[in-house]
Amino acid sequence: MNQSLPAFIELWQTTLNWQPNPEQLQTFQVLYDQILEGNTQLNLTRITEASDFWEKHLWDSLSGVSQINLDSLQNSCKVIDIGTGAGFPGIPIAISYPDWQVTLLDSTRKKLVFVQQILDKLLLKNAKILVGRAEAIAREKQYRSNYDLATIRAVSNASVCAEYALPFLKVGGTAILYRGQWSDEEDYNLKSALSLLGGEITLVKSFQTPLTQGIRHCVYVQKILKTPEEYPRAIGTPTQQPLGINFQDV
Ligand SMILES: C[S@@+](CC[C@H](N)C(=O)[O-])C[C@H]1O[C@@H](n2cnc3c(N)ncnc32)[C@H](O)[C@@H]1O
Repeated sequence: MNQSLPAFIELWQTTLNWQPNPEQLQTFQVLYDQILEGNTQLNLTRITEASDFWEKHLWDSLSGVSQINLDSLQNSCKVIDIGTGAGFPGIPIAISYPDWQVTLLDSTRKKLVFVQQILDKLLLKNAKILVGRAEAIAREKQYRSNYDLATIRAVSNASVCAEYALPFLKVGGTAILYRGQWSDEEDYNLKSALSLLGGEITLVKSFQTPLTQGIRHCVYVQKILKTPEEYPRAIGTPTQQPLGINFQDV
């Protein structure tokens, strides 16, 4: 029998200033059960113990959106979670913000087939999958400059994440780059990349995870100008030659 997820109602409130309602708590439990089941066939995550899952998948996913003032975002906010894998942070965000429309993008079809099964099981109508490489999808007219919010966790270095995310955003939209540690060098490189992509850092928020005191940073980037058509570059180029990194210095 699967473990029960801890509710941690007070912890949600004190750390994220938000509480799931009973229905959302039940949906988190079903999500956890589904991930454990999927893990027996697909190697989705090493985080399987209940409190670990709560902290590193649920709490961590929601930390990025709960720690800032998102009043500027409309009820119908359009979100894209780039490199969602098994659905993080996108699925917890869709559960917590039922009025938002969340697109879960990943290049690995078999992961997204599984994510679709989860969405069906959770009866989550405000999330949908999208299979493809960020570099290619962001060039398609229907997806480019189409989102208010882009999230991206554990996909690549920050400059690459920015090159994937900025083209998807409307001018004025926000990208949340979920990071572990954050260094001056990463900050410098990201700023150089953003000067090409039409973005600027508005906030770097550092915090500790509430159970194991892990270090996390969320880097908030606002799109201030239209991203030039040449970005994102061809598939594979962003990771091979990240923007803003001077290879003579490496
Ligand atoms: C380490 S997993 C992280 C999954 C999830 N975001 C999380 O934090 O648990 C990275 C995911 O990014 C996807 N990915 C990497 N590069 C991508 C790209 N260029 N376009 C779309 N997906 C990509 C991979 O297929 C993989 O599922």
